[in-house]
Amino acid sequence: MKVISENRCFGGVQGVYAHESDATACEMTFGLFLPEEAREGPVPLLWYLSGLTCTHENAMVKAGAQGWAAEQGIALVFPDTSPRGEGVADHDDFDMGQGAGFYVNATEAPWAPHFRMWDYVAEDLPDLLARDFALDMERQAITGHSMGGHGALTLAMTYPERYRSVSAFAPICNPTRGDWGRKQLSAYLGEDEAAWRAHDASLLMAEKGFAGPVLVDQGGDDQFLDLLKPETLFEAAARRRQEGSFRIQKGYDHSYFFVSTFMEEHLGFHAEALYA
Ligand SMILES: N[C@@H](CCC(=O)N[C@@H](CS)C(=O)NCC(=O)O)C(=O)O
Repeated sequence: MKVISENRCFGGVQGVYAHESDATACEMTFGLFLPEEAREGPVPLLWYLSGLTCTHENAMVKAGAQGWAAEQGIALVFPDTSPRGEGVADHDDFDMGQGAGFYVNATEAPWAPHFRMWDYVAEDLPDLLARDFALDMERQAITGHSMGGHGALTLAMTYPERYRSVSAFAPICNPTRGDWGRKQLSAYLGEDEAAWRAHDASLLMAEKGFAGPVLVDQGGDDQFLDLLKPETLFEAAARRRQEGSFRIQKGYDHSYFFVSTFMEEHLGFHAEALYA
């Protein structure tokens, strides 16, 4: 693992690190905020999965999460959103290829060799974090924005024993039925739609829900509302009486101004579950 940078931040350290990933077969970069409590021993960990076009950096510099995480004594990890590099497949569209991994393991050419972001977030990066940092991997929670909200919700419902709580900002809720989803799932996973189901938060919510609390915030003036389809997730959650809060925030758009506005509440929500 390479240290790219380490900066003191709210009494802790905001680091950026790079490592060779077995899952994606290329070098991956991630951000990790460690609160000052991590100097004394392992601290709980909140994953933040980012959206389309993002690297590890967008949320790290724009979400305003570190101050609230420091207050709660919680670490934050900001993974990249796809494999990258010259030997890695890409696409001209901003919502395909590099910067748009969709948190799946691609099975189709030309994506299959590197686009394994599900394994990267579920296996590879957790192994490295547990080995090299003072993190209590028995106390993890997960959140994300847009494509990252989709990743957070699908990972949490697949591994309910791992994550104590899940939240999302403007998640892609029903990718098997929307243009942010069908395009990418068919390219990465192929035309057999049965393979897509494990990556649809609304279908997973209807089938199994989540064992812990869920918090979802969605901007009412989000320019991508028709692609995100929050109503599908909210309906599925209501139907199964899922524990949680599913909120439309009037006037907010899709940007990090929206994400940063509600970050304090999301950190407080996760802290409650992580310290229960
Ligand atoms: N570039 C796209 C939008 C992509 C976009 O809004 N990405 C969101 C996540 S889906 C994001 O976080 N962008 C990076 C940022 O705001 O820093 C467009 O203009 O239509």
